[in-house]
Amino acid sequence: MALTVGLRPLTRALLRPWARVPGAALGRPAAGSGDGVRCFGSPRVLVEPDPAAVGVAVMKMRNPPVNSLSLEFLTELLISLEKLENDKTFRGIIITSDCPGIFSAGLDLLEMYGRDPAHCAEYWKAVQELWLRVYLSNLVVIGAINGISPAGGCLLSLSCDYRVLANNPKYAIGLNETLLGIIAPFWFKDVLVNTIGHRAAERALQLGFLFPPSDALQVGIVDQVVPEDQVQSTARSVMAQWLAIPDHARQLTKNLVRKPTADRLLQQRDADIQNFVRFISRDSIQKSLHVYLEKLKQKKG
Ligand SMILES: CCCCCCC/C=C/C(=O)SCCNC(=O)CCNC(=O)[C@H](O)C(C)(C)COP(=O)(O)OP(=O)(O)OC[C@H]1O[C@@H](n2cnc3c(N)ncnc32)[C@H](O)[C@@H]1OP(=O)(O)O
Repeated sequence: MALTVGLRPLTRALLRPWARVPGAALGRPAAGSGDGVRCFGSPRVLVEPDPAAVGVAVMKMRNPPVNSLSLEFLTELLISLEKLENDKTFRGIIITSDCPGIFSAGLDLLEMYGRDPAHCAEYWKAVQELWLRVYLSNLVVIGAINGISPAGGCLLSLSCDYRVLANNPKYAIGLNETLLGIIAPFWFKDVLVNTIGHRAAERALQLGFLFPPSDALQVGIVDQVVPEDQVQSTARSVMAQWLAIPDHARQLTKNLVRKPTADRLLQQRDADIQNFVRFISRDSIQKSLHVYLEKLKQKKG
């Protein structure tokens, strides 16, 4: 599904610097990607065809230290997703992390703290776009969740068709925004309700639950919990099961199920952006973000 992406100028501007990175240009083997393995991506996103599964790409998030969803990272993810959607040799994507112990720390707090309204609007448009592109993708998208996955990281996971989580008690997953003194927007809430049901979502959202793997499985926020060294192989075998379904029938069904939720945002994207800018710009919210960022720093001792 072609989505209006108002990032063209930004994309060009952001891509220009790394286009000079040897081998990192889209379509050529990236430096260090191994001989002959045709992969593409960018400094923060490596996309490799799965050598063991025809038509499957593995998209590795590598924005150290915590795969926080910065504007640049979002843009690179969007470009890689668009390229995969347009490359008819691919039918499925496994999204995983190259940052040890972390799937994604969620939205980059520094994109929302101390920023002017114009930047916040541009950032939020990119957040919307990433969700829409993953949630409505014609490809089979499987989350191989090999690390902690709070807030925006949880949203990315929930937007996949299927979620495999490593059985490590540190790898909690959930929409924990209230713990930061902020809230999840309605479309984050909608996806959680669709996944775990209204009452469980209501409780989890209000309390900012981060579910450890056993609880995540029980509540249904993930579909499978496996030993850490089996996450990728499990994602691959689930992918094979999903790709056994004729693409057109599966894509129409996915759209039938998901479009009403996506339409709620699509019909009010600008209003949602303005609402975000107003909310995040409040002194009280900026103070909450400041306190939370300080806590993260103090945690390091
Ligand atoms: C109408 C609605 C309006 C509002 C909508 C807002 C929706 C928001 C969605 C979000 O996603 S908000 C972000 C939520 N994320 C979190 O709560 C996770 C915060 N991070 C952590 O808990 C930990 O960092 C970690 C992920 C568990 C990893 O811990 P670890 O000990 O391995 O690393 P740290 O030393 O904590 O972090 C390293 C480094 O990274 C910085 N950092 C961590 N998370 C973020 C982040 N989300 N954004 C920006 N930066 C982050 C952290 O401060 C450290 O920085 P340095 O001190 O090294 O500079």
